[in-house]
Amino acid sequence: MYHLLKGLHEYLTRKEEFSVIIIGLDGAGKTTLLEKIKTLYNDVPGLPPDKIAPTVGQNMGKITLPSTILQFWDLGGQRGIRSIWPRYYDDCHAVVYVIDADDRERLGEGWEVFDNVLSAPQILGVPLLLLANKQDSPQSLSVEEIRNDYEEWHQRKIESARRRYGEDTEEEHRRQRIASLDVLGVSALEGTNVRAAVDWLFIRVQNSRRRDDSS
Ligand SMILES: Nc1nc2c(ncn2[C@@H]2O[C@H](COP(=O)(O)OP(=O)(O)OP(=O)(O)O)[C@@H](O)[C@H]2O)c(=O)[nH]1
Ligand SMILES: [Mg+2]
Repeated sequence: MYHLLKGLHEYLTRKEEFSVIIIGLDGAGKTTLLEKIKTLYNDVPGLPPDKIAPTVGQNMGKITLPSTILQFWDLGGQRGIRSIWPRYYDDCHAVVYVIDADDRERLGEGWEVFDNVLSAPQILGVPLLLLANKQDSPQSLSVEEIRNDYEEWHQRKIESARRRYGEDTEEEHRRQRIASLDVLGVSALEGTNVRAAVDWLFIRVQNSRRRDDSS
């Protein structure tokens, strides 16, 4: 009887685990975000921003939510390290792409890399959240401006491909994905909207098509 009840209790209180990858250019604020998430959700706080160095490889952090564990993989964003990202695509349940909304000079580079991520077949059906980070900075672009900037960049890219190849190379699923893209403004440094981002992930991984694969 004890074992039966223990088994029942374990079954009722078991937690599903989901993996979330955090990617984006170097300096976008991915590790600052991960450490802030740890501070907000765990008993042991994450590293303070002044102790965070550029990531060479990966950092991992776990948080426990009702009936769910979210496991975050913060991957290094330097050019030479980006090639490791696809190794995480097959097993992730959600993707967070962090853009530095304060760094206008690197927005184009950020979109080029983002575009590659969007076209990776392994994560086509996986929830993807675009975070416009560094909203605490007065020069930072707003969510609206970030969205427009990406759409304009994307439009230019399509037009240049059309001129070059004489056809519309855009695939329908990408078009849909971009049209329904969720963008959230955050400050990883101050924690603004970080809980809203985690809530978004929590809800979306529950409905993710990979849910069944992982259980
Ligand atoms: N103002 C401001 N600065 C931020 C914010 N988030 C991160 N930073 C700063 O941006 C710099 C880079 O932050 P990291 O978290 O190391 O960036 P990263 O994306 O992990 O970079 P890599 O590990 O090289 O890929 C640091 O100086 C952070 O303090 C933010 O929300 N606001
Ligand atoms: Mg980092």
